[in-house]
Amino acid sequence: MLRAWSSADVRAAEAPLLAAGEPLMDRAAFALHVEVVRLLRAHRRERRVHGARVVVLAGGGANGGDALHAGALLARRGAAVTAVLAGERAHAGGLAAARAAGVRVLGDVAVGDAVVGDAVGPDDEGDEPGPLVCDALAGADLVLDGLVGIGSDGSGLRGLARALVAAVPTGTGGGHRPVVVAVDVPSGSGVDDGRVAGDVLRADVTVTFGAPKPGLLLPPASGLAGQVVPVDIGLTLPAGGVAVGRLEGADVAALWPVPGATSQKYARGVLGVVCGTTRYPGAGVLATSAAVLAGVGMVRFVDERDERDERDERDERDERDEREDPAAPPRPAGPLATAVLAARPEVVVAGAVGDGRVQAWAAGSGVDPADPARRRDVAAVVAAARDGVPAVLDAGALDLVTEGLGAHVVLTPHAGELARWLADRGERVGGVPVDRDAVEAEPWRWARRAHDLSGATVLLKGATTLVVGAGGSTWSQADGPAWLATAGSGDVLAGVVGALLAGRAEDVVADPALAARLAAAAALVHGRAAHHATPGGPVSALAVAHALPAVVADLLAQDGAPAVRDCPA
Ligand SMILES: NC(=O)C1=CN([C@@H]2O[C@H](COP(=O)(O)OP(=O)(O)OC[C@H]3O[C@@H](n4cnc5c(N)ncnc54)[C@H](O)[C@@H]3O)[C@@H](O)[C@H]2O)[C@@H](O)CC1
Ligand SMILES: Nc1ncnc2c1ncn2[C@@H]1O[C@H](COP(=O)(O)OP(=O)(O)O)[C@@H](O)[C@H]1O
Ligand SMILES: [K+]
Repeated sequence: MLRAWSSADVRAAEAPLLAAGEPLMDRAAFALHVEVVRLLRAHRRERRVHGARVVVLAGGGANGGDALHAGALLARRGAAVTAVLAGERAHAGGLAAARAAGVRVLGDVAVGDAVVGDAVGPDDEGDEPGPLVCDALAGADLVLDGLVGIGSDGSGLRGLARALVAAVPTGTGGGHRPVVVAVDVPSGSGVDDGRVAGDVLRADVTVTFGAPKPGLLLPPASGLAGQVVPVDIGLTLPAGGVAVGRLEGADVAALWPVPGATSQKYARGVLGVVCGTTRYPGAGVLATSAAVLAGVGMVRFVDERDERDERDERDERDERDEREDPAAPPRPAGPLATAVLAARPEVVVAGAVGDGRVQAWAAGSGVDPADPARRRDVAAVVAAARDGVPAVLDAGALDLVTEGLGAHVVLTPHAGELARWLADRGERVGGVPVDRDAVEAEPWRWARRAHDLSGATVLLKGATTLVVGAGGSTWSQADGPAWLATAGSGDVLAGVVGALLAGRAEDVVADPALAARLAAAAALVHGRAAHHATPGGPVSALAVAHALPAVVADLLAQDGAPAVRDCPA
C-alpha cells in the first residue's frame, strides 16, 4: 500500500530529527542522485553518468538545497552540471557543495554579501531566463526540478521559477525533451490537495522524501508526477495520519472474499441487480456479467416491468385472492431478463425488488431517469440501502440519493454526474453552480463534499479514481489504461463493486469504512482487467468483464494465499 502524509505531518516528523542534527538533507540528496544515475544510465546512449548534461533548477529553500547537493554528487561522478538559481536567495550549504564540486552556477542570487554567477536574464528583462540558461536547458539530458517543495502554497509558481518551467523543452513536434526528475514534488503543484494552478513541469519521476505527499496521488497534480519513488530518510510518521492511500495487489488479495471448503452460494453473498432497461439492456448484461465473473455467490436480476405487466400482476393477484390460492405462478422472463440470461445463464431472475433475499444491491447503471417503471425499482433499492443494506448506486440512481445515507452505500459518479448532483444541491464555486470543469480541477474537494452531504462512500471515476469513505478516508487508484474510457466500462465497475459488497456484506455493515477499501479494490481489479484483456490496445467493456477471473486469480496467487480459505464475511 502506498500511503501519503500531509506536508504538516512530514514537517512535524522531520523537526525532532533536524533538532538532533540528523543529516536529512544529505540522505535525501544522496537518494536523489542515485535515482538520477539510474535514469541517466537507462536513457543515455552512452549508458553512463560521465559527460551527461544535467541542469539543476534550484529555488531558495531546502528543496533547492536537496537539488544542489544532488547536483554536486553528480558533478563528482563526471556529469556536466549547471545549476540555475531561481530564488532571491540560495540554500547556502547546497550552493557551497555545488561550487566545490565544480557545478556551473547561473544566477543573480546574493549569498551573504556576494553576488554569484552570471546574470540569468538580459538586462532589464525582469524574469526572463537568459541565453546561457536557455542553451543549458536546450542541451540537457536531464533536468532536476528543485524550485519549490512542500514550501509551496499551491497557488502557482511566481517570477523566474515560472519562467524557467516554461523554458524547459517539451519535445513537442518530435524535438528534444530532457528527462525531468521532480525533487520531492513537481514544483508548484498542490502538495496537500492535488490542485494545479499555473504551469508545473511534468516529471518523469518524482523522488519524494520521508513519505509521498497527497498531491502525488491526487489528480490533477498526480498526473504530473510520473513514477513516484519514495525515499526513507528515517522519519516516523503518525500511524493515523494517512491523508490518502493507494491499494496495491497484495492489499486487494487480502480484501477479496474467497470461498472456503464449507461455503455455499447463499452464504457467499447474493447481489441484487437493477441495471439496464428493455431499451438499453447492455448495462444489465455488463453489470451482471462483471459481478458473476468477479466471483459473487449468486446474482438475482430484477426484471423490468412496464405498466401493463404491473396491471396483469395486480389482476392475477386479485384472482388468486378470490380463490384463496397463495401460490404465484412463475412469471416468464421479459425481454430485458431474456437478454441478461442469454449472456449469463447462471443468473436468477426476480420479478421485483424484495422477491428473494440479497446481501447487497447494484442499481442505476443504464437506467434512464425518465423511465418511470424502472425508476420505481431503483427507488426501492435506495430505500433498502437507507435501511442498511450495502449497495452500489450508479448513473440513473444518483439523483435519487439524498442526505443521510451511510458509508455502506457506494456512489459511483463520473465527474459530469458528480457535478450535476452537487449543483442540484446548490453547491457553487466562484458564484456559479459546480460544473464538470470544477470537479476535474479539484476532484478530491468535491468527492469529499459529496461524501459529507450524502454520508455515502463516493467513488469518483476518472483516469485516477478517487474513493472517499467513512471519516473522509481516501483512496486513489490509477490502475487502468486510457482505453478503459469506453462505453459500458462503468457498468462493469458497478458489477465488481457490487460483488465485493455482497461477498463481505456482514463486514461492511459492521464497519462501513470497509466499503471504501472494497470500492478501491474494485477499481484496481477493473483497471488491471483492462490491461489484461488487451495489453496496450483497445478494449471493450465486455472484454474487461471476461478478464476478471484471471486477474483475481493472479492477485490471489501473488498474495501467496492458499487456494481455499475461509470467507472473511
Ligand atoms: N529541512 C530538511 O532538512 C529537509 C527538507 N527537505 C526538503 O525541503 C523541502 C521544503 O523546504 P522549505 O521549507 O525550505 O520550502 P521549499 O524549498 O519547498 O520552498 C521555499 C522556497 O520556495 C520559494 N517559493 C515558495 N512559493 C513559491 C512560488 N509560488 N513561486 C516561486 N517560488 C516560491 C520561497 O521563496 C522559498 O525560496 C522539501 O520539499 C524537501 O525537498 C528534505 O531534504 C528533507 C530534509
Ligand atoms: N483516461 C482514463 N484512463 C483510465 N481509466 C479511465 C479513463 N477515463 C475513464 N476511465 C475509467 O473508465 C470507466 C468509465 O466509466 P463511465 O464514465 O461510467 O462509462 P460508462 O457510463 O460508459 O460505463 C471508469 O471506471 C473510469 O474510471
Ligand atoms: K520540486
